[in-house]
Amino acid sequence: MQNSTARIAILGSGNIGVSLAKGLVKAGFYAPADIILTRRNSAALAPLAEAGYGTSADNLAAVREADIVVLAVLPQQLNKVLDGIREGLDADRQLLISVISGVSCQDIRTQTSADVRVVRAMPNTAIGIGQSMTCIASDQDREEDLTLVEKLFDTVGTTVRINEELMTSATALCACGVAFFLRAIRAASQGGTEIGFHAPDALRMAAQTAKGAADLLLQLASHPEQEIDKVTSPKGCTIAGLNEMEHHGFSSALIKGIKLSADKAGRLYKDE
Ligand SMILES: NC(=O)C1=CN([C@@H]2O[C@H](COP(=O)(O)OP(=O)(O)OC[C@H]3O[C@@H](n4cnc5c(N)ncnc54)[C@H](OP(=O)(O)O)[C@@H]3O)[C@@H](O)[C@H]2O)C=CC1
Ligand SMILES: O=C(O)[C@@H]1CCC=N1
Repeated sequence: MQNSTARIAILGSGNIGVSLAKGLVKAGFYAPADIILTRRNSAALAPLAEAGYGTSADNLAAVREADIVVLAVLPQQLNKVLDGIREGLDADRQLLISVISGVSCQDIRTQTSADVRVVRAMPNTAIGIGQSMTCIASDQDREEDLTLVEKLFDTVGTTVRINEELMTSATALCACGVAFFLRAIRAASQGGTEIGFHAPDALRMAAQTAKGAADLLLQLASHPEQEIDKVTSPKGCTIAGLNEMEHHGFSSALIKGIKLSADKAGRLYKDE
């Protein structure tokens, strides 16, 4: 399913930028040669250059060649990048997609030009394997642009359109969320090792169990408590373990962590 639109430049090819590039290639949406990856230390992109991607440290040159420009630097690095590419931006031809937390569409136009077309996307690192939960928003009512971004990210997972003011919440729940669930799986595997399994086996067993639990919700459109009730036999071991976890603040820890992350996500750019 090769994409018919032209080249894409990813400015800031770190963890999420490279995951996005690999995901788009894996999905067959782009060939590596249609993706230009930039970072200041472009030598670190050598393995990707060998795999056929365009790589460079020159953001402006990359922007001039691209129809879609993805901004994937840290919030604190953004203004410098925008200063460097401003003269290469062409609103008639180009769409900017920002995956940067805490930076609004208006912030980007303020740093570039009032007519720049911007859509925000908040993916997560599972994008590299086509499993991202990506939230999409824009303050411009340009259906064509939103549809294009949806089409792009639909190839590498699931998308949902949200209001822009919820983007920091989306960052915490879905982007940071990968780390939260991974830590939960890791902790479960540590428990598994303590009760008798070798560490690699415990990790694989915990990960598949987590995947099955998530799929119960996604495939059956079921509620967690409904599925939990099916596991907790009366006077059984599940309810004993679950209640012990709750006594130690399991749900509360997740809720408080997500609230703090969302608060921090909203301040990443402003507090830089
Ligand atoms: N990691 C994640 O799971 C997610 C991250 N995000 C957002 O994506 C952005 C990037 O995060 P992440 O990938 O984790 O961070 P990284 O630090 O891994 O990536 C940022 C990249 O930007 C490059 N960079 C910095 N300055 C410039 C510049 N002037 N020109 C070109 N490239 C530059 C850096 O390389 P070098 O130093 O060589 O220039 C680095 O590779 C953040 O804004 C974050 O909020 C969003 C969703 C998920
Ligand atoms: O930790 C961060 O700030 C970024 C944003 C979402 C995931 N990683």
